[in-house]
Amino acid sequence: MGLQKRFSGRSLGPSIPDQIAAGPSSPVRGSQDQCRSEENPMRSSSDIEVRKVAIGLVGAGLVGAALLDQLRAQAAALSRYPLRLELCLVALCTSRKQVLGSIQEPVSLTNWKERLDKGIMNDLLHFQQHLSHIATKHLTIVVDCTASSFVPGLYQRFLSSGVHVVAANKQLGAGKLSEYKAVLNCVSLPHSAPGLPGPTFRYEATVGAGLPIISTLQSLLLTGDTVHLIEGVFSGSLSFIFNSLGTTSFSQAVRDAQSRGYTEPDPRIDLSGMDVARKAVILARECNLELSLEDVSVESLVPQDMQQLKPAEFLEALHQLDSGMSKRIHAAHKHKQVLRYVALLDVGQRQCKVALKEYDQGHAFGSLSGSDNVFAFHTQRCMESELSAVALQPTDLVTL
Ligand SMILES: NC(=O)C1=CN([C@@H]2O[C@H](COP(=O)(O)OP(=O)(O)OC[C@H]3O[C@@H](n4cnc5c(N)ncnc54)[C@H](OP(=O)(O)O)[C@@H]3O)[C@@H](O)[C@H]2O)C=CC1
Ligand SMILES: N[C@@H](CC=O)C(=O)O
Repeated sequence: MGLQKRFSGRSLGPSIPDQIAAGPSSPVRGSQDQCRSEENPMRSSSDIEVRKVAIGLVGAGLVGAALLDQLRAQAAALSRYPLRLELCLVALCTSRKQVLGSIQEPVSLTNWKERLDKGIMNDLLHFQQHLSHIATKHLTIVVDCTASSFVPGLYQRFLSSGVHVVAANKQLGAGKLSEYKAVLNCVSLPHSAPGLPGPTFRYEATVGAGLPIISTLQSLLLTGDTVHLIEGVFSGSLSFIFNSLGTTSFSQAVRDAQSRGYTEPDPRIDLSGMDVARKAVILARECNLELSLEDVSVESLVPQDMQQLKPAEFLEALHQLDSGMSKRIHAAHKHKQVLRYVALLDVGQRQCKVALKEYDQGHAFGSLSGSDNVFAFHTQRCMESELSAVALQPTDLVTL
């Protein structure tokens, strides 16, 4: 497979802060012309007032904390021409605590941890009402950086009150089709307050972390291409694990992937193929296929009895999988092949499979290293040489 386009490095594609700063005028689920640029070439940069945007963040774990760091680091750049934005953290919560601020008195991006520690008990409905109230006057965005299946249940409330939703959480995109469609229906609503754009729903970080995978797919489809097949290594953690085997045991590789922040809060979500299956469903729906998780053929690397264990017990028992995995690796090496956990979405056939497969080391999937992701789009226009993207994920940072 030829790699036509190869992206590598840290800040690839639209990260969550980019999605926030880009605002509702860039291609997303939502009406495209809801918000026109306020930029006027006849005005000088100093004439343009800084626009305050309210941000609510649900989930301040690995990804949420990295987002807050990025917002703090970007604050000066965002305030300058042409963006002229000031992002004000007006609400922040974890599963236990929450802290509420206002546009006038936002939660500080430097000591938010201390504020959360002293915060009140989490009450997501109150959190939602607080943001919806602010949205009557200011452009307001809620960012879901949890892995919770409960939080997406609030997206419709947020959107119908004019709050834009940005999700790193895959639960909605790969969840019940009816709920997914109901949320997409909300993005065509106009805002009740004059001058504010109708709500949008953005979810670039749900697939490929910091890589512009969803926007690339949307671009291909919007410009009239036909996508036949999407395949690749969609998981940073499974990529890292299978790139580490040979020099380290399976159980150690899983622990290393977890300590580097590549895995889901419960690594079994990755090892069972569920996280990859979710990403495949999100891409399938983007291609207008009405697929759900039940339609995906999934090879799990976690035996059924280990699925019942508590997370800590599972990590204790993980070494039991070492010898079985070691046999599979040796068998692959005998054929001069390597193991890769891949997804294969056949759009034309409406079929999706995620599984551990053998690849030649010269194959684009076989030559990955670290926590590389690779996505190959086989399309009508790119039949001969597929469009692929490789992400080199940083080892010390979560990519958004
Ligand atoms: N790791 C990565 O590189 C990437 C991850 N993602 C996705 O980002 C999401 C977050 O991952 P990660 O940061 O690693 O997870 P963490 O477990 O580190 O953090 C999750 C956060 O969500 C909070 N939370 C959980 N349930 C609720 C709830 N009901 N209400 C409010 N807050 C809640 C947790 O609170 P508490 O602290 O109290 O437990 C915690 O702060 C996942 O959906 C993941 O798939 C997407 C792209 C890349
Ligand atoms: N657990 C995921 C993190 C991003 O979605 C992965 O391993 O890729």
